Amino acid sequence: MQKLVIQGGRPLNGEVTISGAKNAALPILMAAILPCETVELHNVPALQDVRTSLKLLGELGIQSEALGPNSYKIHPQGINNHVASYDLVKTMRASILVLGPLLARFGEAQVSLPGGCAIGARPVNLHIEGLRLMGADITVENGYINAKVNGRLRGATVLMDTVSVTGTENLMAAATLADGVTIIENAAREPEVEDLAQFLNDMGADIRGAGTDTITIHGKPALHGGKYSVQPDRIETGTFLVAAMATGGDVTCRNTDPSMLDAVLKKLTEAGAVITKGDDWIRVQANSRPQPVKIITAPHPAFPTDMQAQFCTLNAIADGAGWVSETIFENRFMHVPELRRMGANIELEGNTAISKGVEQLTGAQVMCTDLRASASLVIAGLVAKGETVVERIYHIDRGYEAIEKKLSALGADIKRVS
Ligand SMILES: CC(=O)N[C@H]1[C@@H](OP(=O)(O)OP(=O)(O)OC[C@H]2O[C@@H](n3ccc(=O)[nH]c3=O)[C@H](O)[C@@H]2O)O[C@H](CO)[C@@H](O)[C@@H]1O
Ligand SMILES: C=C(OP(=O)(O)O)C(=O)O
Repeated sequence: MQKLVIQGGRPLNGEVTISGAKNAALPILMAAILPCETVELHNVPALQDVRTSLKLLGELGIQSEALGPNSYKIHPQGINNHVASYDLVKTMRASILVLGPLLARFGEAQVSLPGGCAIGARPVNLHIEGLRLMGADITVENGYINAKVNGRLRGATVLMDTVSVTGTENLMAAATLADGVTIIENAAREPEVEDLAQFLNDMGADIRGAGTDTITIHGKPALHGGKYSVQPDRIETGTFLVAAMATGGDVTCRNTDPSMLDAVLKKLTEAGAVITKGDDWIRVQANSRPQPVKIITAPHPAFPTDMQAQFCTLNAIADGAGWVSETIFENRFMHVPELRRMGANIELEGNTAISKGVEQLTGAQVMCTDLRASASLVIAGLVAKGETVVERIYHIDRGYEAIEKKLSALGADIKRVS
């Protein structure tokens, strides 16, 4: 199994190009089921989750053609199967995003029920309830969601009990081919929902209000093909910015969008970072040891849960006491015991990680448990004294393109070893 070996203590300096967003690319790839013509996608990040998505599309009879490392042609004309098997879904929960598009385009879908994962139970009841309101007949048996619809889905008003990102995306995508108007209330406002809506609108859908908590979709009989470029990854951007601040560095992220990162930039500024930005770049300069910050995760535009682990590492080396409260997932502090093994002084009280900053972390052998926990451990390794070996990096490969190459180019001593 591959590992990352890091010799800590080098500040990150220079420029890094941010990849396309995993959490936008995955729903867009799954929504490429909907059009009846070829779709060309650009700025698709080279990630394990993207390879899994292409494999899943392949199993549905949808061929993809690589035009380069980050560009694909997807040919939805060939769709001939409606089963998303357990083997693929268990490696990528986002596979649930085929449910809405398959039902809308094929009239039938059989999707393995995603289980819980390291960060929480993560049910999909809201996806199922919404599709039922749109006329789908859905049963859950033998670990599979079996969904059927007689003719087309029909427009409905769906009030989501909880803000759900993929729940909103599944219903919004399905509604583009429904008969009539669908209104999603209490919709997720994440930028990735907006990117999916923009993609679908470019393919002929009529979606209004994405990015607000009420999305209205006027269903169309068919969507056409076209070209689309995936938005930059705000979480990858935030991860590099925190890594720069933690190591006392000076890093500019290029090909990104500062407007998606307000809550993260606010906390970095509170931590003492000097932030400058333009339309598609952000520079962070660290002039001092980080100040501790207080964070409460919540749906966009508040502080993203996908950035809290990285800030746990920043707080771990801050000049004083800080805390991070997690309100989205019930078990998203698996990085804390690993950070403690590196000398961090962090206590868990319910859903809050309270840290007293230490002057120096020390290198250790640590284990990734989920994607962003992995990122927090890599950042800890970059600042720690001595060698850190990060194991189970298949988690990090799900969501960070060439992380060791990008960090090496910024001056880190980091190697992937088998
Ligand atoms: C591929 C993707 O985009 N993943 C992101 C997406 O995950 P994902 O879309 O799975 O997360 P949700 O927004 O759905 O989850 C938010 C909360 O709602 C609950 N819930 C959700 C659906 C449902 O049917 N019932 C229910 O109770 C979840 O358990 C969780 O407590 O949003 C999360 C929250 O920003 C991010 O951490 C993930 O990176
Ligand atoms: C939790 C995440 O992803 P997923 O929903 O794909 O597990 C993440 O991107 O941090």
